[in-house]
Amino acid sequence: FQVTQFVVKCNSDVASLATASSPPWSNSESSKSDAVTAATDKKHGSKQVISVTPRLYDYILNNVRESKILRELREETSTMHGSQMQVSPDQAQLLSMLVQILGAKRCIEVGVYTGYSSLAIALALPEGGELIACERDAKSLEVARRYYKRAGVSHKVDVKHGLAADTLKSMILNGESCSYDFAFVDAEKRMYQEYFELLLQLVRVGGVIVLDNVLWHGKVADPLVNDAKTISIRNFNKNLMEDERVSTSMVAIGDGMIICRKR
Ligand SMILES: C[S@@+](CC[C@H](N)C(=O)[O-])C[C@H]1O[C@@H](n2cnc3c(N)ncnc32)[C@H](O)[C@@H]1O
Repeated sequence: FQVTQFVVKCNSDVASLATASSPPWSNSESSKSDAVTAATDKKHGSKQVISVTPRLYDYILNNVRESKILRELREETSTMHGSQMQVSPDQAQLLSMLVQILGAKRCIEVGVYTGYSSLAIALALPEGGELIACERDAKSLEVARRYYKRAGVSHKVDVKHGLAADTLKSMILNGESCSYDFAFVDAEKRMYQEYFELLLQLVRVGGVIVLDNVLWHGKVADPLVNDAKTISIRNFNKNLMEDERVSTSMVAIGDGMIICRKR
């Protein structure tokens, strides 16, 4: 694994979280282990949660079963512009696990880049499974297609080059509502609510939508950060809390993922 890349990401996340967790989050316990943050406020009760230090993250990555083809794609992408956008190996493994638990056959990805997360999903699909892969950047798609071919999953991936919202709208017009099992969103952050509304139509009851970057480097919890993307993700998370159409689980993995199950 290229731990350095993730360690840098992880360090900044930990730093933001530490700032955000001053009062009312008492850190008196954290000196016992740099991997533990203690929450001792009245609202949330007293509990210890893991903070991912570089050493612990290295350990996590060493416990990810990453296939050779995924590793090669990650390594090739690491030399490219925007490589930090790629989901981490532990995130890709979680996506793959969700697809397998669901027994998903029909999936959608919004935001493919060079294909790391979509390849993980495609590899987890059974023969006859299908992934609609939405991406606007032709150059990134060249890499993704090359790896789908090398991994022997090209026949499972239907690449839709263009703006993702347009693709999703045309799928709905095409009568594909309620016919998908699983969707993963990792594209334009200010579009999350729109992607979510479209995908909620496309997935079946019991289907799952996962969205990446919902912790946005910890900025969502910092009231002093109010740029457009942070506000957008913060509002999206708030809306989801009140959305009776789905059950949700926010997971502190990578830059934060939220798992939504359609009711
Ligand atoms: C964070 S990256 C995706 C990373 C990918 N999931 C992976 O693990 O490698 C976001 C991608 O979304 C694409 N994107 C952004 N806005 C888009 C849009 N409106 N329609 C389609 N693709 C878009 C970008 O070109 C970029 O490649």
